[in-house]
Amino acid sequence: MAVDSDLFCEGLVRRFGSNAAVDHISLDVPAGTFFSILGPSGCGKTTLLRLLAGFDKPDEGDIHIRGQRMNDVPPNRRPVNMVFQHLALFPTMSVGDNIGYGLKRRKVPVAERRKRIARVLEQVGLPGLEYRNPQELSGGQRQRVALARCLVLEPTLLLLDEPLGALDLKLREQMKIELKHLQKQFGTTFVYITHDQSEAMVMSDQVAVMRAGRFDQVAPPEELYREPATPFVAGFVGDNNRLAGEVMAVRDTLADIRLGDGSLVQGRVASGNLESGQRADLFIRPESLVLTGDALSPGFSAIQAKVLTTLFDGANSRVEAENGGQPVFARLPQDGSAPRLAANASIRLAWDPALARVFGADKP
Ligand SMILES: Nc1ncnc2c1ncn2[C@@H]1O[C@H](COP(=O)(O)OP(=O)(O)OP(=O)(O)O)[C@@H](O)[C@H]1O
Repeated sequence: MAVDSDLFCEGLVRRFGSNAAVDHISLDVPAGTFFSILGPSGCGKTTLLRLLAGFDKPDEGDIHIRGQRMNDVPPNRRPVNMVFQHLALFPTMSVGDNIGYGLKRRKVPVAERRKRIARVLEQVGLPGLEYRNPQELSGGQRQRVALARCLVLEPTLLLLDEPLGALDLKLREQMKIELKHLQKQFGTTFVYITHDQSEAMVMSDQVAVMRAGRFDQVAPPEELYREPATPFVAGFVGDNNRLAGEVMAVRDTLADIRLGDGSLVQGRVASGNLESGQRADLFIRPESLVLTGDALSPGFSAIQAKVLTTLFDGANSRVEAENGGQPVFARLPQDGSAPRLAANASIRLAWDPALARVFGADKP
C-alpha cells in the first residue's frame, strides 16, 4: 500500500452464480488522484464501484480507505460519496438546499451551512445561485450542483458512475475539462467509471482498463496509448489499425511479419515471446502511417492499400483503405498536401517499425 493511499483493494471478487463480475481485482490509488476504470459494457465496472461504495459486499478480498478496512462498514459510514449518471437533485428544493442537504443531516449549524454552500458554489463556478430552482439551470449547471452537493461533504473518495453519460456531446466535451479542473482544485480523490475511452484519457492521472472482471493494465493515459500491455488495450484505447499476419523472424525487439497480401513488414514486439510461424497482430496508429511514394525512409515498413474513401474532418481527416481484405486507415496530412485520393486508387502507407506493436494472436 502506498503511504498516501486513499483507496487500497486486494484480491476483490464478486460472483453472481458461476460468473465472477469482479475477478481478483487489486488497486492502489494515492490521495488526490483522478483514477478511471475504463471498460466495455458488462465488464464489471458498476459491480466494482458498488463494492467500493458499500452497496454490495465482496465474496473475497479487502477494501481499505485511508488505511481503514471498510468491508464491514455500511455505506453511510464510509468517507465516500457517489455521483450518478442521473443526478437526482431534489426538484422542489432550491440549489442551496440541495447542496446543504447532507450538511443538515450531519447537524452542521445553519450559519456554517450557508457559508459552506456559498463557498462550494463559488468553487464550481456558480456563485450566488443558492435560491435558484434546479429546473432553472442548464444541464451542465445541474451537473455542477450535483458535484457540489457531494464535494461540500469533503469525502475522502468521490465515486462517479458515468456522470456525463446523459449530457449531449458538446456539453460532455466541455464538462470533461471542467471535471478535471474541479478535481485538481478540490484535491479530492476521484474514482470514475466509464466506457468512453476519450473521457478516461482526457481526465485521468491513472486509468485501469477492465475486461471480463479483471484489469488488463493500470497506467497513465499516455502509457496506455504508447505501450499497451495487451491486444485488447491496443484495440480499445484510441484508434488503431490491426493487421493480422504470421511471424517470420524475431530479431532483438523487432518482429518480421508476413501479412495476408504477402508483404513483409516489421513492428516492435509488445510483450512475451513470439516465435517464427506463429500468428500475430501488428497494431499501428493511424497517425503513425504516412502516405509515401516510391522512396521509402530507411528501415521503414510499407504496404500497398486500396482507397475505399476519404473522410474530411478538419484535423482528423483520414483515408480509409484496405490491404489484403483488412481495413486500414491513416490520418491525412494537416496542410492539405495529400493528393486527391479517388476510390480504388492504390496508395502506399509506410511506418517506422518502432511505432508499431506486435502481439501473438493467441493472446486474448
Ligand atoms: N445483481 C446481479 N445479478 C446477476 N448478475 C449481475 C448482477 N449485477 C451484474 N451482473 C452481471 O455482472 C456483469 C458485470 O455487470 P456490471 O453492471 O458491473 O457491468 P458494467 O461494466 O458496469 O456494464 P455497463 O457499462 O453496461 O453498466 C454482467 O455480466 C452482469 O450481467
